[in-house]
Amino acid sequence: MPMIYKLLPMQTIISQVTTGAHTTLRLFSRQLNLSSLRFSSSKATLKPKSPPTKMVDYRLMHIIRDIPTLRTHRRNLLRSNLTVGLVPTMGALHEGHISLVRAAAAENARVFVSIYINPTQFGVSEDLSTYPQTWESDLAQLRALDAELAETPGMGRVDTVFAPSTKAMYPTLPPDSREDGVGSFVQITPVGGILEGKSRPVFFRGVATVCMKLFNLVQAERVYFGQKDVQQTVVIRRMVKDFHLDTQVMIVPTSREEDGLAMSSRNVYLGARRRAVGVVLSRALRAAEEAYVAGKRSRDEILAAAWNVANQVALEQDALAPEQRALFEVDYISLADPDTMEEIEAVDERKGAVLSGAVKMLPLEQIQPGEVLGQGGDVAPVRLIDNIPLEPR
Ligand SMILES: Nc1ncnc2c1ncn2[C@@H]1O[C@H](COP(=O)(O)OP(=O)(O)OP(=O)(O)O)[C@@H](O)[C@H]1O
Ligand SMILES: CC(C)(CO)[C@@H](O)C(=O)[O-]
Ligand code: BAL
Repeated sequence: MPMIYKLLPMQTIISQVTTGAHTTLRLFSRQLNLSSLRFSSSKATLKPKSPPTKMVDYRLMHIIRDIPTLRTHRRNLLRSNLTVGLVPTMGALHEGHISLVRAAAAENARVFVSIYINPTQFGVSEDLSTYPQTWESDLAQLRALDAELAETPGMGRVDTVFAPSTKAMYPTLPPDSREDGVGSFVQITPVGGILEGKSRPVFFRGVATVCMKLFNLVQAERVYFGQKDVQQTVVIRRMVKDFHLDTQVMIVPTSREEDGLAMSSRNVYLGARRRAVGVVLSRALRAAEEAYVAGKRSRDEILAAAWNVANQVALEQDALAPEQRALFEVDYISLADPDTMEEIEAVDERKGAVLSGAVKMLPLEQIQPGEVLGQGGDVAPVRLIDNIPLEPR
């Protein structure tokens, strides 16, 4: 097996058993509490301190960083007639990502998760250098999910984490994030230039470009994207259609926190104060959805419900003292056609629509002593996006 890294820190390994095509790593532990394990001999075997109550099978997960290895591995799976589902991510995994991997494992024998922070989708003044990275936790979550899948009949495996270098992904020229940057790019217009694309002019060019590369490399039967980034799903669907890519685009519903905030890797930038107010976007969209459910069909009526919530929360925050409030700006609230993301005047019930929005949580004006701050100290603005599909009736 060439250049495939076998995952699992040594201290979690008790015995390695090869069963058919799979290598299985067996771990005996109480409630998966790895801290209760210790080395017991120079052969790196481990014994739990207390009697084992549960046996967990950790299967081998391939960590692949280079393209030739990925291609060889993929060809082997093809020869074995094993279907592959690809979940592209930028890491900093949370429950939303895990729901995509779970969906992929329900429909494919093998799941590939790519973890790659793609520079070309970040504008020159965006947060590429500070984007959250949680490699160990990402692997632990995927490993735990795979152990769970192993116990569910009919589910596929989390087979591969593809974490390439930028040199591997952009082999000819260093990636260029400027709007007039040079390089080989995939551009999907006009959808890539509106809404999110207006505020982030190189974003969808970068997303389409890196996804084209990932799709070409992995040759997955299915690719999985989150509804949370709805415009991204429209761009990817259009790219797959227009370039005749042989894969099926699958969309997984948005995972939310208990209060409705859409889960997002960037939420770690929000300290407690901005986090609490950040729920305004999902509340506003929910109000607009309720107007639709109540029978409203015109743009003005539906969007008025959202703006009422946003304006109300803005007024409440304005009235507070600078050390208590979290101010925000609404970038857009949109009612759009689900296939093009173009604005519509009324919802056609047979087609449905997409309600979406973006708000910018502004830096805190005055930080209180001991206040819980987010990654970066709450000094930079944080862009939040969300959407709700209005289903056809
Ligand atoms: N809350 C969520 N529910 C469902 N899918 C999600 C959710 N958050 C992210 N995803 C999906 O996971 C995939 C990878 O997204 P990404 O790694 O950018 O995470 P993210 O949380 O969207 O990060 P960011 O904060 O940068 O937008 C995308 O298809 C995205 O739509
Ligand atoms: C699809 C993606 C992984 C491409 O970098 C990214 O845009 C994301 O995480 O949504
Ligand atoms: N979740 C999409 C990736 C990005 O916003 O950069």
